[in-house]
Amino acid sequence: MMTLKIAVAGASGRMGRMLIEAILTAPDVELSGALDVPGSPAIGVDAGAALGQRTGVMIQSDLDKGLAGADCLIDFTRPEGTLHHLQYCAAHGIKMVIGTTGFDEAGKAAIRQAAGQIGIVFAPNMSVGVNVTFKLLEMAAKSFSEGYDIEIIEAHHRHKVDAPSGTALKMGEVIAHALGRDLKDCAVYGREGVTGERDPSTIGFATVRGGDIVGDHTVLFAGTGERIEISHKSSSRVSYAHGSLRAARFLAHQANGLYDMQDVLGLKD
Ligand SMILES: NC(=O)C1=CN([C@@H]2O[C@H](COP(=O)(O)OP(=O)(O)OC[C@H]3O[C@@H](n4cnc5c(N)ncnc54)[C@H](OP(=O)(O)O)[C@@H]3O)[C@@H](O)[C@H]2O)C=CC1
Ligand SMILES: O=C(O)C1=N[C@H](C(=O)O)C[C@H](O)C1
Repeated sequence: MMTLKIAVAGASGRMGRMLIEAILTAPDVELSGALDVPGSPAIGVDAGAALGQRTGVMIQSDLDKGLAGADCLIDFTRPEGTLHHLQYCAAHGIKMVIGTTGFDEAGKAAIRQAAGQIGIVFAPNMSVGVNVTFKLLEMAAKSFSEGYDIEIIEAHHRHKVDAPSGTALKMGEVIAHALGRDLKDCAVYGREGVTGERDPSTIGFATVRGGDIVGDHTVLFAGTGERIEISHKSSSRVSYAHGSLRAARFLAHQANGLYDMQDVLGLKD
């Protein structure tokens, strides 16, 4: 069995720590490097220290050192960090699993372009449950296309910096696509003041931030005399980490190109 060498960016972050733990406990992958931002107190610390383990892999900010020998970089950082790593990985043939959310259109275009040089899995949510939920939403949206108002409600921890979540936006895109609409034209991101009556063609978003909520998403289809709610609730980041490792294993056998978790999980029609 070939051991897959994986480097982790954002190594001291919430997802970085969870990914390192998942890699250290998986038999078929090896932690080849760990990256964090220059000036981070984590630089020079053993990547296993937060888990009470010594791995011999020190957290680096130098990409030449942190990515030496890596087959794949798993990146859950910030858009500016991911885009910096992307240039390096594309130039050095290192595949990427990108979980970072909050990219603007130019950032997404840069990822699409880099996928001409390397294999990339880019997904706002790596959990199996959320990706199956996308399929349920596609089916529900087609059935509730008339007479049901669609609202997406998401809740996350107090440290999250982007809103709505990448997952909520993807849910909106899946639903809009199933209804033959473009999310850009029909999304309503929050309401305040005298808003007027609800336009039935819109998809509304509501964001909650607080405490240590890992990630909750609910899509409400509100009709007359009934409402349907499709919810996914994460209780641990472990599902994102395990999904990311599945994505890295998947990339090991793929040609260059841009993939998502629907490709990884075989959920595409
Ligand atoms: N796709 C998915 O399944 C999931 C996606 N996410 C997304 O992953 C991202 C990270 O989430 P989370 O782990 O909670 O965040 P954290 O803030 O806990 O971790 C981010 C890590 O990235 C580092 N970082 C910040 N800026 C840069 C930069 N410019 N270059 C390199 N590294 C940088 C941080 O360093 P420092 O602390 O020193 O700033 C930190 O180590 C978010 O975009 C989030 O939405 C999260 C969970 C699941
Ligand atoms: O920041 C987080 O925590 C999460 N971010 C992702 C998103 O924006 O959808 C995925 C998950 O919800 C956790």
